Amino acid sequence: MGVSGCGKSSVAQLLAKALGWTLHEGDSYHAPESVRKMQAGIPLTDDDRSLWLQDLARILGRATPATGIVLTCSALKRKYRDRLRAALPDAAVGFVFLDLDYATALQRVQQRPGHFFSPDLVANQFATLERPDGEDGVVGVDATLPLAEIVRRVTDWRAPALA
Ligand SMILES: Nc1ncnc2c1ncn2[C@@H]1O[C@H](COP(=O)(O)OP(=O)(O)OP(=O)(O)O)[C@@H](O)[C@H]1O
Ligand SMILES: O=C(O)[C@H](O)[C@@H](O)[C@H](O)[C@H](O)CO
Repeated sequence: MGVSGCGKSSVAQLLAKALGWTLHEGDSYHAPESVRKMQAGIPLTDDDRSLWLQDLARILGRATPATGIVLTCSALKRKYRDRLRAALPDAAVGFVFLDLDYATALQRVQQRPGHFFSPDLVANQFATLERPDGEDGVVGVDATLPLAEIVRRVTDWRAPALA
């Protein structure tokens, strides 16, 4: 989870490989109208995100102890995270919060070629973000660390649950 450009896709690819879990890219499940809005620099609303979160919760609900799922999702608000948490029993859903500053996020989104997300929306991502500090089942990681180090911290954090 985290704002645009924090590294969700990059980390998720490596993490899924490290854990042997299935990867789902949350951005692929946005409605075409939502993608058009983001391309045009129009922020999504709670309504725009509602069916999307429903689909993502359904995907998470397919995880089993033997077959885990790594899902990328901005999950910017507490209520969005709670919808995803409700997908599985026994606090089985964990969140990796990729914590990034505004300047670096903007730079990354501006430099990234061929992506639908308008750089104009980065400020809105930060305004919308409800940081998950203090929430259960969350690990916060400095998103400027090298990707391999981020993945190592996450696998270390999850290790007791996976044992
Ligand atoms: N830890 C990192 N160190 C350096 N560069 C990174 C790191 N993580 C991601 N990047 C780079 O930042 C850019 C954004 O990364 P990525 O697409 O993974 O972010 P994202 O959170 O999935 O973004 P979005 O939600 O907008 O799709 C990419 O160019 C990626 O290579
Ligand atoms: O909730 C949101 O506003 C969206 O999920 C965004 O975060 C983007 O889809 C994502 O970051 C792609 O750039």
